Amino acid sequence: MKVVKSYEMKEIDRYTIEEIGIPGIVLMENAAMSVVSETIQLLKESNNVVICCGIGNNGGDGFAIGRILSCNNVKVSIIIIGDSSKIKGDAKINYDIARQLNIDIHEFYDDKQIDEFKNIVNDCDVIYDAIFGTGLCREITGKYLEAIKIINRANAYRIAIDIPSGVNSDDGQILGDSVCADKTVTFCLPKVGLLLYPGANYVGDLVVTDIGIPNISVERINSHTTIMDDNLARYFIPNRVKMSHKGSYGKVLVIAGTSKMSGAAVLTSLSAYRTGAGLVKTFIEESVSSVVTTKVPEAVVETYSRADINISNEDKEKLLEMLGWADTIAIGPGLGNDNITREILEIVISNFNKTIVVDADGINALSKDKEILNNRKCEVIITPHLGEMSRLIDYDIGEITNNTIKVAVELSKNYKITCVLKSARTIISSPNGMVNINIYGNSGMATAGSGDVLTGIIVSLLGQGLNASDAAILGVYIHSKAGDKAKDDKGEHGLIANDIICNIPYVIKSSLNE
Ligand SMILES: NC(=O)C1=CN([C@@H]2O[C@H](COP(=O)(O)OP(=O)(O)OC[C@H]3O[C@@H](n4cnc5c(N)ncnc54)[C@H](OP(=O)(O)O)[C@@H]3O)[C@@H](O)[C@H]2O)[C@H](O)CC1
Ligand SMILES: [K+]
Repeated sequence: MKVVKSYEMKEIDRYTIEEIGIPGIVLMENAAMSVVSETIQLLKESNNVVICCGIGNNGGDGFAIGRILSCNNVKVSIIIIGDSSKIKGDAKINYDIARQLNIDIHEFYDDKQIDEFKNIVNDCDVIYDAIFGTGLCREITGKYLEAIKIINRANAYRIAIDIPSGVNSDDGQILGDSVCADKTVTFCLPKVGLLLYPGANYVGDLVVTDIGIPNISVERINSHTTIMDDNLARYFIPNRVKMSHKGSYGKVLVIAGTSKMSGAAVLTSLSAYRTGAGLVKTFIEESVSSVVTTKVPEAVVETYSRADINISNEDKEKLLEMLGWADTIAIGPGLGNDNITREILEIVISNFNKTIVVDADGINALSKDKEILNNRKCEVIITPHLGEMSRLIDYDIGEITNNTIKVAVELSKNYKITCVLKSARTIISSPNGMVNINIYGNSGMATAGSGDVLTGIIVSLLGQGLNASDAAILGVYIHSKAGDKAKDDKGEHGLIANDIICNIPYVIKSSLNE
């Protein structure tokens, strides 16, 4: 599904109104009707509904909602925050109708009315927030800021119209403060800012409604941002065919694990199998290879020595032979932050000609020498968390956190690689500038080994024939859904990486409706 920024939504509106000829007032009416139908059930127990309206079209939606609710015998008060003489266009039409119908309308224009505003808001049980929508374009101050704080303090259920007032629809940043909604009803398509943190914290339950904008208006917009949803996922999952053998589902090479972190190799290899890989070969330091043979008996294990500072010629030959065998490679989980890791990575990148996933210590090795990427034969997916990304591109973590999409896109374009930037909202960016935002997952997944599992899932999908960007997007989806299933079962506190692995098959099964 496409996700849009405010200028893209405006262009969709413009085209619909000016080129197709659907009047804006019709869209506003549809928008208001859709909000009422999504929220009317919530008003059953309610005695007092307040609609806080700004003076733009978001406020216009609010006036129309007020009228529809009032016609349905709901007791409604409208409060206009701002100068009502500046209301114009479609919003003015709905404002005038509300006045004609004698709906209870108040104004919060200057400080003298603040007590009246407080009283009305504190007396109600449901608040519709129609102060700002996609038109919010600067820091909120003065009476608007005051109003938002009062709304948030009220003991009422808060419903945001299109976007909580205060969330920047383009990047999820909070412009001063924002209404903290229990539910947000957004129109036509999700806005980027609703999905990214910190904005996502203010959204509550998100519903996207159809307001009668034709597909053609949406299709012509070249949005670079998408989300994967449950309906879409099934089309990405690789097919299984009756006439097949284990070689049909990918020969996956996992280069992971050392004496300190042998479990990483186990988690990555097992996840690759649980996602459907036909054959997994694990290349691991000799002294700990028995961990893999014991914990993942399905894996074929090849070993090498880390006794020296460099990889031996014999082990290098062994590795080159495996590069000829493999359809895809995952490199890095628990591999160690040393020269041998850098050497192995360099051998893989400069000799292998399919797609690889570089994670953890693989990324740390790249951070020290990004030139390795310039001399490559293979396509590369990297899966950094915020700390690894910070080391890789030498930016402050805070700056990366506030600009996850921008940072991932830049890296993808500069190095022509697929980047999976892992955080509460993982971003997947492709060299062609496309971005996918993952909206699933939970904080229980912030646990040791969770990243190793993701790497195993992605490499497995590559082995089964998906291209780099599809494997990364679907891999992140499966990983986060498996984490959500694990949370349903065990809660967030005690969730461990193994719980995610156990749930991978069920996520795939239910996506396929099997
Ligand atoms: N998506 C659709 O198809 C439809 C959406 N609709 C709704 O329309 C809004 C967008 O309406 P718009 O009028 O463009 O914008 P807003 O209502 O969000 O806000 C505009 C007014 O807010 C002022 N503003 C902006 N930032 C601030 C601020 N920080 N402090 C004070 N005032 C601010 C702005 O003032 P200017 O001085 O900048 O002019 C405007 O007055 C969309 O979100 C939907 O809810 C329609 O219903 C149709 C279909
Ligand atoms: K709003």
